[in-house]
Amino acid sequence: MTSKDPEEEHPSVTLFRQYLRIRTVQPKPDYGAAVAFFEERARQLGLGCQKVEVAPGYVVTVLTWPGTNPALSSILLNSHTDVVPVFKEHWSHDPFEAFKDSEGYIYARGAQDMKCVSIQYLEAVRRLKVEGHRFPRTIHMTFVPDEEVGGHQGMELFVQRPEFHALRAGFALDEGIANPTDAFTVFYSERSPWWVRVTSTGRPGHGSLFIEDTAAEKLHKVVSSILAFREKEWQRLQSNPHLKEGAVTSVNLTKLEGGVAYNVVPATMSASFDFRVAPDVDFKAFEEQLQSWCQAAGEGVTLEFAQKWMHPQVTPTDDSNPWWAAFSRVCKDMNLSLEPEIMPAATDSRYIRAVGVPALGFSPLNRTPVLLHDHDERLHEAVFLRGVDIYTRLLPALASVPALPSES
Ligand code: MET
Ligand SMILES: [Zn+2]
Ligand SMILES: [Zn+2]
Repeated sequence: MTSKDPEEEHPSVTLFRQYLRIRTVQPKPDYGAAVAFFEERARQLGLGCQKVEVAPGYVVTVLTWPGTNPALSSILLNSHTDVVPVFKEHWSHDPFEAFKDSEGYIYARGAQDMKCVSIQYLEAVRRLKVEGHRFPRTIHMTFVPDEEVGGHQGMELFVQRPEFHALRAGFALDEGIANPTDAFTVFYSERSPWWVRVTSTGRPGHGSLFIEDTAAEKLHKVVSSILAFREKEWQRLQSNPHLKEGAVTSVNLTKLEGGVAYNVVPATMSASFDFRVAPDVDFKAFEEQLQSWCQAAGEGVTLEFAQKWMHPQVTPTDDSNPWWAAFSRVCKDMNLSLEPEIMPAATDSRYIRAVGVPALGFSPLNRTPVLLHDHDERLHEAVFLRGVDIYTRLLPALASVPALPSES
């Protein structure tokens, strides 16, 4: 389907590029334009459309294709509409122009994360609908704001609303990550984000003196303890070929703050860390470990959490889970090889799983370099279109999973 003549572009690719041009970029996303875009899709496809304002200006758009058996739980296809900021000077093309090069690569912020998936869902539903299919289970597509900054004004609120419960979701698909090989990655769990700020206080004074008990010395000790832990986890990952990134705990020092002048010893300094805690970690013991590193550094060293996810869930990847059985059967039939993993980052799936809905993180992107959040994020149009084919096979299977014991 790849074509060099823009006149011959596949309409699904054209729609994808239109969506990429909507500037839903943090920190000031144009959510209004995205909502209008999905309302128009609902109109064109003859789907139900519901707008749920979870916080002022933060709307979740829900497009619904009703199933033939309303007694059954539904399939939720989730995607976020916001994208992360760009460093424009490092891009080969304007990141909001959706430029397509002569080989068929589409350059845009959101090309992989995750505007592709939103359009792939929509185009798979369109195809199935045009072909006259109906399935027992209802399919809902949710387009949510705010994922890239934590989901606090998006999915975190939405899952608590009556409108969410009214969807009666039995199973959800959400984003995954591209895979550079022939295989496709699928995520059955996630590491938990813990964003920690360590603040150290100490004696101030003149920059020329050997002052005792400074904030900097104590902060340095905590930073050393945490970076030593980082090295240990890194070595553990490196030395065991069976371990994947999501199976160990990662941490990065992401901010250092404090100080006013070269010659003034500050009374306060802080360091911020982005921890991603593996699902099998004892969370209570881990928090105690963080506290004890602070205590060991001396008096006046405290920590606070800007984010502390405490409810990691695992969606079973064996045939005891009928959703997994349906999902993996389709992949097998299509000769797609799957690599089940723990998501190293965090997605809205954590909120969905936490309210008891099993979810898989899956972006049907193989043979694609991992460029989410990176410069020159891009996706080949043929890979994008193949993803539409994949959902066109997955959706009938998922929406036809027979009644579960809890549903009969
Ligand atoms: C931790 S909030 C989620 C934001 C983003 N998806 C990340 O993993 O960093
Ligand atoms: Zn994403
Ligand atoms: Zn992202």
